[in-house]
Parts: sequence; structure tokens; C-alpha cells
Amino acid sequence: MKVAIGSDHGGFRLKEEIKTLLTELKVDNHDFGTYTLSSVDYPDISRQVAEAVAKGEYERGIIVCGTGIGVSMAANKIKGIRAALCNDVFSAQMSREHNDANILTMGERVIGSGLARMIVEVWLKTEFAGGRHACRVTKLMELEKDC
Ligand SMILES: O=C(CO)[C@H](O)[C@H](O)[C@H](O)COP(=O)(O)O
Repeated sequence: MKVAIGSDHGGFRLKEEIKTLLTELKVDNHDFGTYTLSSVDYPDISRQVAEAVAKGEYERGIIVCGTGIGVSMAANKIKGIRAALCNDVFSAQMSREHNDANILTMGERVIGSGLARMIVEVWLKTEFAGGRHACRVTKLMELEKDC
């Protein structure tokens, strides 16, 4: 699996930890920045990651900011993206099983790195359940056509 990863300054440290985890898990990943703790605007990074996933260059994306909210809002503006803010393991599992989320967002100022690692591992390994959820995800994506 190829994973695109990114953060703003508020999520930089956690993004670096997640990169290490992905390498440990032998998950191919590309870092879209930011690369320092200097202040940047989260929509810029989120857009790059989300567009790369939407184009099919990466199967999944992981984006971190202070809360996970801003990067989630930004990513969900890109057609084809289902970004889920998951600061707990149950939500991470459900976002894959029920919503087929293709981007995971988290908040460095909300959760610790131990929990974040568990969230990432569960999110990467959980498959979409399909069935009744497939019709709902189709309807969800059809909402884009009305915009
Ligand atoms: O977008 C956010 C909130 O929804 C992120 O948490 C940002 O990282 C945060 O707003 C950045 O805040 P800062 O005061 O500029 O560090």
C-alpha cells in the first residue's frame, strides 16, 4: 500500500513519528510536508495530500494538524476524498469498515503518540465491509455531483 502523509506545524512532530511507524511497518510512504516547525497554513498541505490520493497516486493519506479538524475539513473539499478525523481507535476502525475512509486525520494537540500509533495501525489494516455500507458510501459520493 502507498500512503501519502502530511501535516501543518501543529502536527509536525506526530507526523514524523507516524513516518517512523510506517517505515517500521514497511508501508511505502511519501511526505508532502511540512518539514519544519515554522508556521504554515493547513489547507495548503491538506490539499496536496488529498489531491494525490484523489488522483490515485496513493491508496490512502494521513494528515495531522493541531486538532485534526482543519486538515479534515480541507481534505473533504477535494472530490473523491472521504477524510475521517479519528482521535480514538474505535472511530478509526469504523471509518474504514463503514465509511471506506481514504484519508485519516488526527490532532497532535489532542492525542499522544502511543494512541496515534494504534489508530494508524488499525486504520491501515481494516478493510471496508461493503454490503449495506457500499450503497451509503455511493450516496455519500453522489453528494459531490450537486455541488
Ligand atoms: O486547523 C487546525 C484547527 O482546526 C489546526 O489545529 C491547526 O494546527 C491550528 O489551528 C494551528 O494553530 P496555531 O495557533 O497557528 O499554531
